[in-house]
Amino acid sequence: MTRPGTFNILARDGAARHGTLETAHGTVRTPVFMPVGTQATVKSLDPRDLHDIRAQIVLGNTYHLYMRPGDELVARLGGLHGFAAWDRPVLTDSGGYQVFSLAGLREITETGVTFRSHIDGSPHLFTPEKAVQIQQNLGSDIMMVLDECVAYGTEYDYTAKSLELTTRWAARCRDEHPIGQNGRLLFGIVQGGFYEDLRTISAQQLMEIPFEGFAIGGLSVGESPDEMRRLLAHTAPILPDDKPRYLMGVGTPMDILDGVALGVDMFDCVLPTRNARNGTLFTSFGKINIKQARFKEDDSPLDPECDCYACRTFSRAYLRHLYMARELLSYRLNTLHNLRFYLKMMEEVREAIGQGAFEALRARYRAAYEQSEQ
Ligand SMILES: CNc1nc2cc3c(=O)[nH]c(N)nc3c(CCN)c2[nH]1
Ligand SMILES: [Zn+2]
Repeated sequence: MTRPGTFNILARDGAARHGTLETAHGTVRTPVFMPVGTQATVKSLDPRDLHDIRAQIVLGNTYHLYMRPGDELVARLGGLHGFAAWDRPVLTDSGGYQVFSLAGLREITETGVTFRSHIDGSPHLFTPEKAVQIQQNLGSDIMMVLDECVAYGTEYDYTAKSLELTTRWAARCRDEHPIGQNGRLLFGIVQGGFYEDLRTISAQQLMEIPFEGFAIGGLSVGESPDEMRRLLAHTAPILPDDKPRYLMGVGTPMDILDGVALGVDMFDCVLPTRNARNGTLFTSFGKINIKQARFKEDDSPLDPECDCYACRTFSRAYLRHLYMARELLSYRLNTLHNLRFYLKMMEEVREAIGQGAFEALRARYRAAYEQSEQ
């Protein structure tokens, strides 16, 4: 087996790269979209479904699994792979973002972040070391450092101090999990808010530490698409060319294609799974909502270009009926389809980069998604 952490770039098309990232649970072909499975499940799907739609790697959340059922319980029951019967790679986020976006009453000190559980209000402390230990217990293949994701619009001085703390925490995370330890990888997370000079400083400080990959954090936090692209265009090229770049929490189909064009290799977002549950479906002709009356007697497949079980088996009328009746099967079929849309797009992206045809692919998706506001 090739050493975990090995990142091979097989083809380039402009700044876009197609490559492979080796992990302890197999090879990930990049650019890759990672379905979000926050509580050890991609909502409404089982591992067979994820194999059917050709998901390569899924994302779990340290904060949630630490809170419930507990990372030590998961460790005793085989880590996420044994517990959730998922035999492919898992990336876990460190809890940084979840604590800031979910937990109440938190305080940040040099030691770590104290917060109250969103479930029962009990007090907790995440230190960088603790965040790594939880991810080790979960059996994560790709761990993230504990970081502070500053809110959109945070002023310069706080952002500058915060990124320095995130760098010191990142070094402590690396000390807690030395490079190469049992084939698990650790990624640094670039912060610096919406200030280009601070992004440069954060990236340069993190590159002093040996990480197997680098994430770009602090984006997709309420800024406009143009602002996100501005900071991304500034930050991505600073990061090492020979390491994977992961844009956290992104995004719409066009955000992802624009990220690939700027040299990003990995993405995760709740959009396809969350939108599935409110009836918003991604198709080759743009975004639609299945509850629209026009689908009431429409016997055609949701998306004739899609190869997923829902599109092969059922009509738009049936999918609309399930949604209007709030049937559980609606969540499952809509989620299967939306995730397959994202994963199939990434398969087309990898193929197109290999053939120097990425820009044509991006233009095709833009034509379908320009008018439907993403
Ligand atoms: C939806 N937008 C979004 N922005 C993020 C930034 C960070 C970020 O700056 N740090 C961490 N650790 N996670 C982030 C996440 C969670 C990714 N699953 C983000 N999600
Ligand atoms: Zn489909």
